[in-house]
Amino acid sequence: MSIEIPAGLTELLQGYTVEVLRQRPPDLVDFAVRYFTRLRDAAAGGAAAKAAPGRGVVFDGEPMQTESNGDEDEEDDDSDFERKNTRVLLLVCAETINPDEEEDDSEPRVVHPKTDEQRCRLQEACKDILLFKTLDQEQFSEVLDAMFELRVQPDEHVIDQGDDGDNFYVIERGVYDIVVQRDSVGCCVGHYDNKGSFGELALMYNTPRAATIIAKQEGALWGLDRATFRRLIVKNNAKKRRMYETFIESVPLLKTLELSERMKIVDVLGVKSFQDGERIIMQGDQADCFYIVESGEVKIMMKSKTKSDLQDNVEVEITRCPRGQYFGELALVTNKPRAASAYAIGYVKCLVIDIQAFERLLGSCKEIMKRNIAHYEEQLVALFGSSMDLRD
Ligand SMILES: Nc1ncnc2c1ncn2[C@@H]1O[C@@H]2COP(=O)(O)O[C@H]2[C@H]1O
Repeated sequence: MSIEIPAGLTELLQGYTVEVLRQRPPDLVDFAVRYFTRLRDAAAGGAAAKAAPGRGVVFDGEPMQTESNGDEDEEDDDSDFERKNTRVLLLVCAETINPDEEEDDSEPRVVHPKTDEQRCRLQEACKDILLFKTLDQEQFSEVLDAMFELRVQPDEHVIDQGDDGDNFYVIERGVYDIVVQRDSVGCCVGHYDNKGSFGELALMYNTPRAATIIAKQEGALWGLDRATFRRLIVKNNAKKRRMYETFIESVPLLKTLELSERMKIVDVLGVKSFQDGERIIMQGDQADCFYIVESGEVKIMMKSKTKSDLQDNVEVEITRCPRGQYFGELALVTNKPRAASAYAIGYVKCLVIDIQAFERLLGSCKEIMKRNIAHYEEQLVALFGSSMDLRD
C-alpha cells in the first residue's frame, strides 16, 4: 500500500517507523502529536509499557471528534481513543530506537580503516558539523570510525529526491546544488560550498529523500551508513529533544511554530560554547549559521563602514542578547556578509542552526526577523549618523 506520512507527525516519531493508512481528519495529526509526545515523555520518566517503542498502535473507529470539556490536554490516555472514537490510522512498527536503552553490543560496529592522513582530513571536515556537536567523545569517534571516503564527479547526483536514504554525507570539498521538485519543476534552492553536510532527513524520519544533491565540480565526501547514523545520531536526538524542548518553547521567535516544527529545529541544531571575550561571528564574514543564546550573554559590536579608512574606527557596542534571544539572522535574511561582530560575555552557550535548516525550517519566522531590520537601522542612525545599507 502506498503510504503518506502526515507532515508534522513523523519528526515527533523519531525512532518509530510510522505508516499511516487511509485519509485522516486533519485534527488527527494534532492528536497524534500530543499522544506521541506523551509516549515519549512517559518513556523519559521511566514508564514502561505504554511507551515501549515497536508496539503496534492502531487507531480505529470514526473520525475523531474533539471534546470540549476544557481539560482535554490533561489526563489523556489510551482510553481516549475509544472515547473519541477515532478512525484508523497509525501503525507503529519495527526499526525503533529507545534512547534510554543500553547500547546493543551484538550489532557489529562499522569500521572503515583509515590512514593518518585520511583521519586528519576527516576530522577537519567534521569539526563544524552541527549534528555531531552534541555527541560525546566516544560516540564521535565511533562515527569517525564508521565514515568512508568517496569522490564525486561534476554533475554527479549524490542523492536523488524520492529515493530511500542510505547514507549521511559530510562535505570535505566541492560545490553541490540543492534541487527540490516543485510542481514537477526542479528548483535550485541553495548550495553547499566546500563545507556542511546533507542527507540527514531521510535517515532521521524514515522519509524519501527530500531534495536532489548534484556535484557541480569534482568533490570529496565522507559517508556515514544509515544503521550507524540511526544508532548514534537519532538516538542522541531523542535525548536532545528532552533537553531542549522546554527552552525552545520559551524562545519568543519560535512561539508561532507548531510543536513538530520546533522539534525539527531541535533535531538539527548543534550546541557551541564560547569563553569570555571570544568572538562568535565577525563583521564582514560570509554567514552560514544562526544562533540562539542558551546561557550567558552576547555583545553585538560594529565598526562604522563609512569610517573604515580611519584609525579611530573602533568597534561600538550596538546591543546585547540575553538567554532566549537570537542573533546572526540578518546576513541570512539579506544574503549579505555579517553586518556586525558578536562576542561572548562570560561563558556563553548557543544553539546553532545552519543556513540550510534555517531556510527550510524558519521561513515563516523571516517576516518577524525582517521587521527587526528597521529597528537595527534606527540604532545605527543614532550611533553612526547613517544606517549603513543593511538591506539588500
Ligand atoms: N530546502 C531543502 N529541502 C529539503 N532538503 C534539503 C534542503 N536543503 C538541504 N537539504 C538536504 O538535502 C537532503 C536530501 O536528502 P535528505 O532528505 O535525506 O536530507 C536533505 C537535506 O539534508
